[in-house]
Amino acid sequence: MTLSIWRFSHLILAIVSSLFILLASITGTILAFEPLSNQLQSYQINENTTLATTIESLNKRYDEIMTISTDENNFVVASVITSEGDNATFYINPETGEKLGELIEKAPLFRFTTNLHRSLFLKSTGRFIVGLVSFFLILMAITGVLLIAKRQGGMLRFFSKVVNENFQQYYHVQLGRWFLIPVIIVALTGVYLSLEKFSLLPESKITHTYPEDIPEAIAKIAFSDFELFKSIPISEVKNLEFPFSEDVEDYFYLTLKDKELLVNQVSGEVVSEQTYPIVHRLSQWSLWLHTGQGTIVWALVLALVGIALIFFIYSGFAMTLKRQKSSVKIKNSFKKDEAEHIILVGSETGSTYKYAASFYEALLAEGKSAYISALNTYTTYKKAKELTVFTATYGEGEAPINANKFEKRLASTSQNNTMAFSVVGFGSLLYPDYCKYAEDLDQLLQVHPNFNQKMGLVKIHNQSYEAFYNWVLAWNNSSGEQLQIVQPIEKIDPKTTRRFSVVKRTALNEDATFLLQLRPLKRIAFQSGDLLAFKPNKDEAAREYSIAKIANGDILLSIKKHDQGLCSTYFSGLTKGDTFTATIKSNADFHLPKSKAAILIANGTGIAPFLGMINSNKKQRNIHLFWGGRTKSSLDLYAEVLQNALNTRKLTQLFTAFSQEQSHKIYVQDVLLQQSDLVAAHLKNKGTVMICGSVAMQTRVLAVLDEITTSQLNEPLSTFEARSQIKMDCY
Ligand SMILES: Cc1cc2nc3c(=O)[nH]c(=O)nc-3n(C[C@H](O)[C@H](O)[C@H](O)COP(=O)(O)O)c2cc1C
Repeated sequence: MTLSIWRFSHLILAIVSSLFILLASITGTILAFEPLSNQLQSYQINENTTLATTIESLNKRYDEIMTISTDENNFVVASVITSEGDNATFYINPETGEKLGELIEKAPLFRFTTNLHRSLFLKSTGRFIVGLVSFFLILMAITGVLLIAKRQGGMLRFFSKVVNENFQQYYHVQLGRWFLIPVIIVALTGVYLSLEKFSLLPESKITHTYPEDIPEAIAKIAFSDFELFKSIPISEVKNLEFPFSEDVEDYFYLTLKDKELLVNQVSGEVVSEQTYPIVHRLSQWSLWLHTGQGTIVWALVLALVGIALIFFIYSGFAMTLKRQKSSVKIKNSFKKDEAEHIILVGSETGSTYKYAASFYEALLAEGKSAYISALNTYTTYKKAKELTVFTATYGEGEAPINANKFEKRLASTSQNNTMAFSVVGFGSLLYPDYCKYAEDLDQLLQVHPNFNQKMGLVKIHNQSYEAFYNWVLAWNNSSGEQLQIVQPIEKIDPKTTRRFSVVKRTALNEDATFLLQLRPLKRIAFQSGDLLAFKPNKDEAAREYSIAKIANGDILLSIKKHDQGLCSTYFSGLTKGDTFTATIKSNADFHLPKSKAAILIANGTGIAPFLGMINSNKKQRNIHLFWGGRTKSSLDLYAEVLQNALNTRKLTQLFTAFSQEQSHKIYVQDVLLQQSDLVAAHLKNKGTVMICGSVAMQTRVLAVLDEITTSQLNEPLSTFEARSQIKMDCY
């Protein structure tokens, strides 16, 4: 596994602080419900009521007013002496002075959770940890932004579409972008509140200067007639403390959100006015933003932030574990200057190493001297005769992290001997720049005087083992070698592993092909285009079949029996009622899109998933099927299903190509070319093209599609690939 400095920092910060962040997120989510539940109480006020109105109405009801204040929920609280002479504090209606209810006591759950959230019950130490972890959260947000920018191909593409490779990765990035600002706000305010608690902020106290000369006999004005009180809405008031006595030297203390005033109780004049320093305002804002007090919407956002943080922790670690699992450690048996075969790897998350390593092992097994390393370590190789490059593509068609210096090193290094080279690109058709870095590298080596191309560039989608295996066969052919590749054995996922019973198996047709209908003994969700992985025995790698979902949730497979094929031989011997265990693997890239028209192209057994997709076309949208087989009777196996589909309009048109029926061979790509108007109009109207079958057929079909789009739509096929209109599952 290769790690960039940003991913490394992001990961280390997460490891150090994840437990605390988890705790803070859970408690924070709970605490967000405190303002929410408070806001549901009916103590809401009319914000336009003036302070004068409130004083007047309270005066009518009570003997004396001591304070009027608004709490964190913006409810108005009055402290009064009642006509019975009792001290009382309660919520009031500021317009009428009427008592609305007793003060809300903090619920024990919120009291406990607040303590845990603020200090983990560890007093100052806990508060310090919480503050530090908040700071780490800011750093994680920053490194996260850099990682997203890198994967998206630059800051300007920060908000561009995220490719959905898997659930954890997709939502880690999506939620990361949605919650970036709220997370930074929560973390920053958390740090600010901690600094405040540790008195690390500048002093924010204010002091009033009291007037020395107080004018004597001035006419006394009723409090509710003070111009100042008439001009201030009650929602602006934090606290109004009434004068202790009737003495003119006792003042009203009026605290507003941004300032404090001393008001003469006789004349109503402001005798001192002090604005709070910015630190005080920031503290108020921090508290509000961190707790969501007084607003339902922000409190809800804060609750979601807590949930999102919990998800980040889960998905982040799940991704790291996955990467860790796919990383391969290789120990070289030969030094770089001893080996004839040099294998250089470009990989960001490690999966390409798995194939490079199996090629390396196969060379050693054949008695060859081989040396394997990362592309960035490119240097001179004294005895090398052949260079094989396996590289992934990242960002927007860029080099993976361990290959970003290769180009420079290639330019500055000169080899003593000329080497044959081949490049294998690993990428994903979900990205517009499919295997772009492998293409660039192939070009660079082609024009480099030290290298001669041995085999053309081969691109491998989605780490397909079949495609890699075919490349090794081609390599064997061109080298006259017999390398034996061992397929990496994947762990079986018990959640998607079931026993299946055989419902039906047809006899082998003249192409040694048959249909197998299976029923899972326990329910399992899947779609046509998903894969059934079956291990003929424990130590063998699983063989995957593209499946159709047909009536009753049954699975239909189309299988060609190979004489040496362990799985196909096993399946061909099954009869009705037999059972076996296999795993269903989701293949989300190869599902029929929900509502678009589709052109389905297959040869041989590649038709299987399409039979299910056509069967699911209840809404009779346009589906055209192109199928290539050897003879007319090759089609008999599927004829009944296809005829039914045509009759019920689930299938719009069927085009067939039989290679052996006439003197000159006709293949599926030839029929496709004859229908170029249909294909061009379909792609122009945003329709999907799906291809399933052999890689050889795929290559030829793609070439024909490119010819059609270039000549009829003035666009290369890659434009439509970039719009995810082309989906493939070939082997
Ligand atoms: C962020 C990101 C960007 C990618 N960009 C591309 C791309 O531009 N072109 C492409 O063909 N594949 C792209 N891929 C797919 C990877 O190249 C592919 O999954 C590859 O098999 C990963 O190999 P590795 O695990 O060895 O790094 C991208 C994958 C990720 C996660």
